Amino acid sequence: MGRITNKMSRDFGINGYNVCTCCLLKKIAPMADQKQQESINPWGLKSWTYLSSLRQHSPLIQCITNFVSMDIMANTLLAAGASPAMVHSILEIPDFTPHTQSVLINVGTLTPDWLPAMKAAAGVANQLGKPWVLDPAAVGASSFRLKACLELIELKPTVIRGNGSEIIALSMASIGSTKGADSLHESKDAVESAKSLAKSSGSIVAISGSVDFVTDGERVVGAHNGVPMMQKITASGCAVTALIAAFVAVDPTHAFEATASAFSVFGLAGEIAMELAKGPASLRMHLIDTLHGLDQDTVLHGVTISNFS
Ligand SMILES: Nc1ncnc2c1ncn2[C@@H]1O[C@H](COP(=O)(O)OP(=O)(O)O)[C@@H](O)[C@H]1O
Ligand SMILES: Cc1ncsc1CCOP(=O)(O)O
Ligand SMILES: [Mg+2]
Repeated sequence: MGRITNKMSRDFGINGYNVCTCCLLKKIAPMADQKQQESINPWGLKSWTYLSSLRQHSPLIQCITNFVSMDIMANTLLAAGASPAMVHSILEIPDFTPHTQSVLINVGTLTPDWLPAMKAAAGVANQLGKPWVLDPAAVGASSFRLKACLELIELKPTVIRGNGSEIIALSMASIGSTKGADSLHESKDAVESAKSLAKSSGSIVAISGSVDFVTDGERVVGAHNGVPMMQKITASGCAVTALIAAFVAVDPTHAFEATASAFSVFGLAGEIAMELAKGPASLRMHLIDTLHGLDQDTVLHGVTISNFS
């Protein structure tokens, strides 16, 4: 348990609204003395702040994503409190993207005709100062996919989230052995690649796996929530990237904190869901139900994020 620091008590901005973690702390524990307040898990408090703000403000998230992930991604976003829209025609981007609070771009089933729409949406997001998040799904599968992702990274994503193999391929800008959308690497083996990618791109880089890591090139935190069975749900990685886009929409100026919180909230929902699940299909269902019902006490006490060195 860490101390509640000054850094923690700064404002969390939500598209013009502000949620102060100090005020939240007073609401959560109005009668608590200094010692009791200090025992509150600071990452639990941050994560609850994001989740409750997401539910309150329900940001619109534009998702340009792969065919496999559309359903679980939209349901994950709805369950968490956001409003998803799978709008991917280049003809709609000038009208639609300005109304969104963040954009999610996932290259999982990329073909050449989709890439201009992805670039256009990222460009509009940049012009309007909105965050956008890149999921380089299966980036090591082909030179075409790698080149597309490197071009997208030129457009300065706020966050890049991949599994270990995806982050290593991006960082090295080369393809090698691949298992498609699945990872050949442990997430911890990609931490140095993630730091280097974060430095070269200016993006927050997030690696999913048994521990989820988040780095800005200097700081690294590990989010320890989750269960191994989550890997057996197709597009669970895509879904958590969309949740990151939603958390970042709530607080674009603290993308590092928002990303780690999204990982932990999703993993925590997976842990609770696993108690009811019989396998991947029922885990998927219970995970979405649990995400929808997560309460303050569960998040405050269940989120496990720590510094990594
Ligand atoms: N061994 C594991 N233990 C706990 N959680 C895991 C494990 N592997 C993956 N996860 C979780 O599953 C989700 C998808 O991650 P991952 O399988 O790495 O993504 P991808 O589908 O892109 O390869 C993430 O929320 C991650 O935290
Ligand atoms: C199986 C598959 N093939 C292309 S995209 C995709 C979904 C991958 O999703 P995730 O990387 O989140 O498991
Ligand atoms: Mg997967």
